[in-house]
Amino acid sequence: MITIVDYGMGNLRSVQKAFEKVGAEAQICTNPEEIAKASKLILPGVGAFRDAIQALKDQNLVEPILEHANSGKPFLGICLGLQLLFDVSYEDGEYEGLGIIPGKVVRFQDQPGLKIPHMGWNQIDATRPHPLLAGIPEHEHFYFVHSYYVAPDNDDDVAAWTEYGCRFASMVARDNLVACQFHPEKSQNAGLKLLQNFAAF
Ligand SMILES: NC(=O)CC[C@H](N)C(=O)O
Repeated sequence: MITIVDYGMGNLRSVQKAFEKVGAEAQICTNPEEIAKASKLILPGVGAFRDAIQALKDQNLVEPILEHANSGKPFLGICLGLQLLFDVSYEDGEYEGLGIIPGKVVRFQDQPGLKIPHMGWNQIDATRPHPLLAGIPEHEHFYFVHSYYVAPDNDDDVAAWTEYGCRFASMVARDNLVACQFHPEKSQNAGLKLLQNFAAF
């Protein structure tokens, strides 16, 4: 069973429906004990970093999420759920993250002709083969909506890069943990394939 963490800030239903489309069952869950027992966990997220990390703390979800990430069990972060894994975000201030992946979350630099947020389809360039990218063509397009991006301290944690005014990490991976800046649940067949791969991960 795949467990989607519900902390009040995510497009949970679209993630759940996307899994259903690929024949995988996913439950939406707010209960810390349930989340601690999950076999596979999804941390989604849409909105402001500050609100998200506060919501996780208020709902006693930080511990179970850290436990799962450190347990070796499959873990997928999506968009803000990717950013929350890092040490700190500079979105509208400076906010401590979960500190699972060393690095920070920074805003795209303003530059002529660069619309922020980065909103729309863009390509990812994988750094190495990864089970979640199996069966997905090289340089495939996925759907993005974000104004901040993760800057991992270690390039080894980067599973894919994307170009948008700069080269940024669009997917990170370390052992059981994978997280993507783009929205697989909004990325049509490529996104469904990635989710199908996670269901088998
Ligand atoms: N779609 C989002 O919620 C984006 C996450 C974050 N607020 C960002 O702008 O990057």
